[in-house]
Amino acid sequence: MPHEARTHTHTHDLAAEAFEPPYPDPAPALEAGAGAVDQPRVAAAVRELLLAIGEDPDRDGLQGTPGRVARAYAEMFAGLHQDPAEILGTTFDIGHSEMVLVKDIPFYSTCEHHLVPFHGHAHVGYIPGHDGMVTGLSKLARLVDLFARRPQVQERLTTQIVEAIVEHLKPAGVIVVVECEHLCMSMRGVRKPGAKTVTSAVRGQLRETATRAEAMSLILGR
Ligand SMILES: Nc1nc2c(ncn2[C@@H]2O[C@H](COP(=O)(O)OP(=O)(O)OP(=O)(O)O)[C@@H](O)[C@H]2O)c(=O)[nH]1
Ligand SMILES: [Zn+2]
Repeated sequence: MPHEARTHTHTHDLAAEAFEPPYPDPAPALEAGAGAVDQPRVAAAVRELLLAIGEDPDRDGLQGTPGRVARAYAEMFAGLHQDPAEILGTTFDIGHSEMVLVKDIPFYSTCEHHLVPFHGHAHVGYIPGHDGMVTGLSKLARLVDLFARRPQVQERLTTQIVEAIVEHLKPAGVIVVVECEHLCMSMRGVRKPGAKTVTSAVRGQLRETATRAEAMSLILGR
C-alpha cells in the first residue's frame, strides 16, 4: 500500500502542527458532491452492462451489484461536482515565503479511455506569493482527490492541480509531479504491469533551474 504523505518545509518554524494532518483525512467535501452522480441511472446502465457481457444480473451474487457500483461511482466521480475554490478558500497569512511541499500523496483515479483505475502518488509543492498566504496542508491532498475523482488522463490531472493552485493561491511558483500505474496498461492491452508514467507541471519561480532542482531532490529523496 502507498506510504503516508510526508511534508517538507524549508524552515522548522512553519507550524505545520497547527494545520490539519495532511493525509489521511475524512472527506466531508466528497460526501457533499456524491449526490450529484445520477445513481439510479448508473445502476440501470450497470444492469445493462452485465447483460451485455453475458451475465445474469438476477443471480444471487449480482443482485446488489448495480446499486453497489452506483454508490461506488458516486464516490469515484464526486470530483466532477466539486469546486476547487471551496478547498483552497482556507488560507493562512503566516508570512511564509519558502517552498512548501507535500509529497507522496496517494490517489486513485479512473482512466477516461477504459474506465479502469490508474493510481499512484502526487507531489505538490509551491512557493507562497508576496502576501505570504499559505493553505492548509490537507487542502493540497484534497485538491489532488478532487481532480482524481473524475474520468481523467494523467496529463490533465497534473495540469489541473497546478492551475487551481495558480488561480486560487496566487503563489510565486508551483510544481506538481504525478507518478502512476495505469491498469489499462497492466491488466489488458499491452499488459505491462509495473510500468510507471511520470508527468510534471511547473509554473513561476519553480521553473528556475536551482529552485526546480531543489524541489525535485526533495521529491525524489525518499
Ligand atoms: N496520454 C495518455 N494516454 C493514456 C492515459 N490513460 C490511458 N492512455 C492511453 O490511451 C490510449 C488509447 O488508445 P486506443 O488505441 O484508442 O485504445 P486501445 O485500443 O484500448 O489501446 P491499447 O491500450 O493500446 O490496447 C492507450 O494508448 C492508453 O495507454 C493517460 O492518462 N494519458
Ligand atoms: Zn486506460
